[in-house]
Formats: sequence, structure tokens, C-alpha cells
Amino acid sequence: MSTDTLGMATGGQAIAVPAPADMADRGLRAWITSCLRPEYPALILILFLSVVAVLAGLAQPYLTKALIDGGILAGDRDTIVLVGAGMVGLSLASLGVGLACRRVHVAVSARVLHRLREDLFAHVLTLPPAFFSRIRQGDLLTRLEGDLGEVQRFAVDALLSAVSAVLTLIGTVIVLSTLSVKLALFLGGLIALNSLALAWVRPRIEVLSRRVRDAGVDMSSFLVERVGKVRCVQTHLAETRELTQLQGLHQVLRRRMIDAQLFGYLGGAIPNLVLSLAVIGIFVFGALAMLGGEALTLGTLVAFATYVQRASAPVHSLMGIYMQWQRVKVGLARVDALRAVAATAPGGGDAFRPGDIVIRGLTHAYPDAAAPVLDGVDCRIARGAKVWLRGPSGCGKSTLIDLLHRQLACQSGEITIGGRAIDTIELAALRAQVVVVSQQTELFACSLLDNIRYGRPSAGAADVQAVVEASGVGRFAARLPQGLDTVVGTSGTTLSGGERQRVALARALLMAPAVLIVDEGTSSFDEALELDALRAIDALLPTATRIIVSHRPLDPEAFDQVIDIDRSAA
Ligand SMILES: Nc1ncnc2c1ncn2[C@@H]1O[C@H](COP(=O)(O)OP(=O)(O)OP(=O)(O)O)[C@@H](O)[C@H]1O
Repeated sequence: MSTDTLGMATGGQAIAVPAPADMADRGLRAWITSCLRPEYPALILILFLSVVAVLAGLAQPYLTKALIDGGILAGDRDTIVLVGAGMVGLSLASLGVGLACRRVHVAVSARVLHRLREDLFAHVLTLPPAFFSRIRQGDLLTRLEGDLGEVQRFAVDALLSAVSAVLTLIGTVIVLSTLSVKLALFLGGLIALNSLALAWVRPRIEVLSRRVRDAGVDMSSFLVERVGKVRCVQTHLAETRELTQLQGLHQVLRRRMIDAQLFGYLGGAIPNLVLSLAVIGIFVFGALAMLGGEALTLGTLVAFATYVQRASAPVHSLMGIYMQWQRVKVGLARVDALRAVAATAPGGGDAFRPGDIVIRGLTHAYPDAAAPVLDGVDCRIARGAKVWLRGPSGCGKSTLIDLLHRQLACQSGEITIGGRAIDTIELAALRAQVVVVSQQTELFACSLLDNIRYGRPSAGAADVQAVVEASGVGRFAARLPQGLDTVVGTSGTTLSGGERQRVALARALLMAPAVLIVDEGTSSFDEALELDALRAIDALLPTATRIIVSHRPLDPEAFDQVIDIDRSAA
């Protein structure tokens, strides 16, 4: 059984995901079906239009036979004109039906893809940080974009084409049998040969598709990372090295693509060859049979050959679908792996109640780490206290904070707020009240105002003004041509590090949380600005519990409590 393994680990174990053979058990099929269900009426309409188009297509060669045998060979002008007009009318009707079918089809197809992606995106938004620290961004994007597109194309487009192709083929076989049983049997023999050849090609195509996808993911992950860190590349004069690395990745991708394309071509070429042989065979054996006195007319022979040639489109379509299925299996396993990653538990549904924070016997170990980063931590923080959380770099301060707002799950020990274990508090309620400003600020490429309002879009102008002043945003925003409406670059790159941190602080303050944690969120401020900001936080949120993490030599007297987290002491 093939598996797709996300580089994600929980408790030290990578998540291995079964191949789609087992997907019925895993709910993947149910998920895709639930996204298709709202489209059932539209799908039925498409099916109906497809049947009409198939019937119109099947009628054409029959009319050709009537034109040759009843019109041209019989010298009947009226039949020639009548059948000719019928053929033109049928072609125009086919065009109209085709257009209507495409219109409905495109809309259905896009809606299904968007529904699938929205669902998967919503799931990704519930995943814990540990997941994002393990998966490469390019890999994640490929799953959300390429893999999902492949799944959708198969679920909608391929299945509909398959239905239309199968209908055409069934219709063709019926018509062919009525025209000449012998020729139909000859065709059947060739199709059996075709199937044998394809059975040999099939498993190879699946393996090669997987290898192409892996190489593609390596390349996109490389590009996403390097483009995001282009300054670092330039600073370290690594442009040539990076280019060489991309060339290496391209070389692997190219080699795999060529192999996959060759086998893919073979998969398509075999049915083509069979069809060409069939047409030659029909004319040769049919003509010999006619000369031998069999009851075959020229019109029948032409109609038969035309049907066989027309059958090439549905055969091609089925072959394409077959090749696509080999690729989709790879995509399905990758999408399924993403869906299988456990979301952060939403909590027991208890409402958040402000109160003392009590930590008892808290222990946390990262996967594969030799020792726990936090080992039996105990402490109590009174409601509304102002706390300085300090300790040497790497002692586990940020880990403790991630546990406090459930970015990490408690492995052992307990954290309670207001007497309730935090994992019983509804997650959204907890995160609305325990807000963290971290050192790495994450801003969006929109206006300063929209960034500040991100956690509370409905905030009024007076509240915004208050946090803008308290955080120090007001001081630099006043110098910008468009003030708070100034759009910051991607990730806020048009701002200085300190300015970005001020925006992040304003954003957190606007949420007016019961617990505000500033995890080195003022590290890029100068000393005076940091003291100003701390005073402003006190003024703005006097009743909130305020936990400040800072490596600066702050005045302990300015705090109600100082907590030292020292790994050696823990
Ligand atoms: N996602 C992770 N996976 C594995 N180990 C991690 C992870 N995050 C942190 N660690 C490790 O846990 C330890 C504590 O990290 P943490 O970020 O909590 O320290 P910190 O006290 O906040 O450090 P600093 O003051 O430098 O920010 C470090 O040794 C770090 O390497």
C-alpha cells in the first residue's frame, strides 16, 4: 500500500496516510460527495444535455449512410436535399447543446473546486503551530492548489466526460452491431488487445506520476522559501548557489517528466494505433467480403468506418481519464494526509471566566527532544497582576505562552484560568481573552488601520485612536502621507521592525483582552519607547492580567510579580 507522509509529527510520530484504496473508511469519499451534493440538479442537467449531444452525434453517420445508399447511389435528389438539410440542422443543434452544457459545466466545476478548497483551508486554519513548523510552505500550497484541482477535475470533469464517452461507445457498439456483426466482432478483438497493452502501461504511469509530483513539490517549496528570503540570499552572496540548486531540482523534475510523458504518450498512442488498424481492417475485410458477394453496401462500409473513427474521441477521453486517475490517486493521498492532521481541539464549551491563572506540574517535551523543555512548572498569577516572565534564551518562555493560549496542547500537568482547566474552555473564547503579542510580528499587506482592526473589525474610531496612541503607532503614522490608511508592504516590510511591533501591539490592545501577553513584542523598541508602551498598557488595560516577557533589565518594582523560568531549575 502506498502512503503519503506529511513531515508533521505529533508526539514524535509522523502521520502516515493510507492510499485512496482505504479512503471510504477515512471519509474522503464522503467529503467529496458532500461537496458535490448541492450540484446534483446541475449534474443531472449536464447528463441530460450530454445524452442529447451523444444521440445527435450518433445520428450523423447513419444519415451519411442514407445519403450514399438512398440518395447518391439511388440517384434520388429529394433524399439528398432532405438528408443534407437534416445533417446541417443536427450539427447546429449539437452546437447549441454543447454550448449550454459547457456553460453549466464550468459553473458547477468551479463551485465544487471552491467548496473543496474552502473546506480544506478552514481545516488548515484550525491546525496547531507544530504542523506549520514541519510542513514546507510550497508543499502546503501544492496540496491546496494543484492536488485539490486535480481531485476536483476528476470528481466533476472526468466523471462527466466518462459518462458521455461510455454512452457514445455503447451507442456506437449497438449501431455497429446492427450494421455488420462480423465487423463488430473484428473490432471487439482489437479492443481486447488494446486492454491487455494498457494493463501493462497502467502501474508504471502511477509510479511515474508520483515521482513527478514529488519533484514538483521539492521545486515549489524551494522557490517559496528562497523568494521569501531573498534578502538573506543577497546578503550572503548566495545567488549563484541558489540558482545551481534550482537547476539541480529542475534536472530531476525534467528527467521524471520525460519518463512520465513517454509512458503517458504510450497510453494514448496504443488506442490510436488500434483505431487506425480497425479502419484499415474494415475497408480491407469489408471490401473483400463485398467482392466475395456478402450483403454489404458501400454506404454501410463508410458508415461503419465513420463510427469507428468517431469512437476515437470517447476512447481518447476514457484514456485521458484513466491517466488522470493515476495522477489523482497521488493528489488524493496528499489531500487526505492534510485532512487527517488533527485540528486543535475546540474545547469543552465552557465560557471564559477571568480569574487567577494557576499552573500545576506543567511538563512539555517537543518531539525528538532529549529532555522536556518545561518540567513540572508550578506557579500562580493573580487576576489583574502585572508580571515579568523572564529566563535565559531557550528556557521555554514562549513554549509556556503557547500552552497558555492553546497553540500547544498540555501533555502533562494543568493550567487553569478562573478555576477552569483551559482545555475545557471554548477555544475561540479563550483566544479572544488571552492575546499574545510575539516578537515575530505578522502583518498583512493592507492598510495600517486594517491591520490594527484585524482582531476586532467592528472597533469604533475612538477605541482605535486610543490604541494607536498607546502603542506608539500614532507617532510614525502621522509622518506617513496617508496616515493610518497607508498600505504596508507584504508582511509589513515597508515598516521598520519597531514600527511593525507597534502595529501588532495596537492590534492586541484593541481586542481588550483579560490576559495580555507581550512575548518580547517590544524587543525592537528603544528603551524609552518600551517603558512608554508598558505604561500605556497599564493605563489602557488596568484590570487585565499583563504578562511581559523581556530580556531587558526592567525594574522589578514596576511589576506585581516576577517569574523566573530557568530550565536548569525547572
Ligand atoms: N516547534 C519546536 N520544535 C522543537 N523544539 C522547539 C520548538 N519550539 C521551541 N523548541 C525548543 O524548545 C526550547 C524552548 O524554546 P522557547 O521558544 O520556548 O524558548 P524561549 O525561552 O522563549 O527562548 P527565547 O528567549 O530565545 O525566545 C528551545 O530549546 C527550542 O529549540
